[in-house]
Amino acid sequence: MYVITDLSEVPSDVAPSAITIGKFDGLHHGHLWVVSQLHDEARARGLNPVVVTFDRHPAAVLAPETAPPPIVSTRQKLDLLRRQGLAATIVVPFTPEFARLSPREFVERLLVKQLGVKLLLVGRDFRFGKGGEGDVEFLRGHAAEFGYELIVTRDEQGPGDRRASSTWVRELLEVGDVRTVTEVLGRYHVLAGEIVHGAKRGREIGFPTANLSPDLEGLIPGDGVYAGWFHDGDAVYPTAVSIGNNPTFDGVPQKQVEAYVIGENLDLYGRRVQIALVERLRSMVKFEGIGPLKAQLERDVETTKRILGIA
Ligand SMILES: Cc1cc2nc3c(=O)[nH]c(=O)nc-3n(C[C@H](O)[C@H](O)[C@H](O)COP(=O)(O)O)c2cc1C
Ligand SMILES: Nc1ncnc2c1ncn2[C@@H]1O[C@H](COP(=O)(O)OP(=O)(O)O)[C@@H](O)[C@H]1O
Repeated sequence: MYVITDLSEVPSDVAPSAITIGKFDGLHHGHLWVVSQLHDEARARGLNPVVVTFDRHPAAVLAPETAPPPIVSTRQKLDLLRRQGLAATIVVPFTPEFARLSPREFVERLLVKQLGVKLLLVGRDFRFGKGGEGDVEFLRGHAAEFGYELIVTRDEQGPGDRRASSTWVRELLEVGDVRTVTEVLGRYHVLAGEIVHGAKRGREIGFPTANLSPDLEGLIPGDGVYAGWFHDGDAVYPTAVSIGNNPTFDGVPQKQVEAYVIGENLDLYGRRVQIALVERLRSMVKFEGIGPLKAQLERDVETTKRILGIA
């Protein structure tokens, strides 16, 4: 899969293309359904399936105070898209200049001239171009002129009767409902980052914890203790994860993410790891000292093992 971040360097063999466009934040079940439809329709017409996405949420440029935090980083999004059998993903730098393109300029310059679009597949509420003036009606009205076919995707429900959406995923993460998040995403939500040094208390307590660097990738869920899987390269371990400011102690950053890898003795400093979140166990508690904290950690480990099916 080509990853194109510079629009002046689009390889000529990306055309003729079948394109879908979107923020695809979180790359949830609904997004994956659109991408798989793109794949099928492209193959049926002998076109190259191409995803056009943005390097940041358009709101980050247009109204920064309203921009929601990303569920996945661009790097995580690309890792997920790489598994979808696409010919290319275009990561458009969503600059103020780009935001000012009229719907016509957007279609003509980017989709037609640079990407050779022959099929366009979008959701019914897709908006684009300056001020969000472009919509499905615009695309339908210009299909003959620009020589593309337009398909408006059906909505996919689920899980249950709510439509999968990035907003829903953010709401669920905020309350720590990572179980439902897993259903909406169609996979575990993952936090990724480098392991840095902490306060060195963990080993003393008997539970060393690998601390993720504050600039980690993936939206951090609400404070609490979680069961998960810890990925270091190809190695996967069961883990009990703590998210919060460790209220038992002073001076811990507000949103410290740290993971005790169950039953292992590892050197993880400097490693880039991934933590897949499976289920929330409980809230963060301010304990009266290390004794009660340690006793609770022992129970957390047992609960985690049970949840992960390794007890
Ligand atoms: C499974 C788990 C649950 C935790 N729960 C709490 C908690 O409820 N309250 C708290 O203050 N700290 C909690 N912690 C964080 C510990 O206080 C922290 O791991 C310890 O201070 C070591 O920090 P360090 O890695 O910076 O040395 C928890 C840690 C783990 C691994
Ligand atoms: N089972 C384990 N789970 C997590 N980290 C471990 C484990 N065994 C050893 N370590 C190492 O110990 C470090 C954590 O020890 P800790 O005393 O909590 O120090 P720090 O405060 O720097 O995180 C981790 O970064 C890792 O390198």
